[in-house]
Amino acid sequence: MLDDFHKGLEPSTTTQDGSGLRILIVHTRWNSAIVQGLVDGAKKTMIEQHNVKPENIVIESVPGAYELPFAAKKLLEVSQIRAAEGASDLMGNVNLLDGLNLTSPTTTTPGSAPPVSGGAGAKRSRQAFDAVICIGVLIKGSTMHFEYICEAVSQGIMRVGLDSGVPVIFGVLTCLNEEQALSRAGLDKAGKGHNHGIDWGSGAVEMALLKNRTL
Ligand SMILES: Nc1c(NC[C@H](O)[C@H](O)[C@H](O)CO)[nH]c(=O)[nH]c1=O
Ligand SMILES: CC(=O)[C@@H](O)COP(=O)(O)O
Repeated sequence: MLDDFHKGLEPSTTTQDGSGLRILIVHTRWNSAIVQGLVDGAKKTMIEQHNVKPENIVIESVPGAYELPFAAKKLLEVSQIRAAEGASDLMGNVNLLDGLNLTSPTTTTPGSAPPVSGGAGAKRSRQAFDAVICIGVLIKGSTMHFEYICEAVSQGIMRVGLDSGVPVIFGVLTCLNEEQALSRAGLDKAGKGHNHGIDWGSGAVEMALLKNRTL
């Protein structure tokens, strides 16, 4: 074993300034207590380590992990249409989405902190999302359900990213039991686990900056 071996994500050597970014987190309501820990870890890291503005982190929920790719794709597309609409407004043109009801109430897991943005009366940003983080927890049961969902979700999330050109972070734990999931959300009793949401927050900022980079 190497003396300096470090399992996990090595931090980037360059500063990753997320102050100009807008990030979408889509999370599941399956295994919600564990998921909430991961969402909190991602959000805190983006705000505290990368200066992402709290109002530029939008959080939406879906039932289960299987729904994550669809929601990521749909919400990403809506944000891109809104951005185009904003640009159109600036040029004095007619809104592309006038008359269409494309807004949805921002949802949270019961017992979680209030949403950071998008609440009633909040002014909706028209910046398209620079990255998406899909967060969920799959725990193996006694049927083949786990295997099918794991395969579909990982392929689906990758497809949304490659098709859209916007990075989509695979924040889905695929665990053989609950202990594995708790540990990877930093919620294990021994306190030895690592909250992977922290890495996903940093990863989203790094990949969003890479997407926006002009070479
Ligand atoms: N077993 C888990 C699921 N299953 C539900 C599916 O993701 C999906 O919502 C359903 O099949 C309807 O399309 N979801 C998780 O997020 N975690 C699990 O452990
Ligand atoms: C289809 C289901 O949600 C469920 O019956 C799967 O069962 P298991 O998690 O034990 O494989």
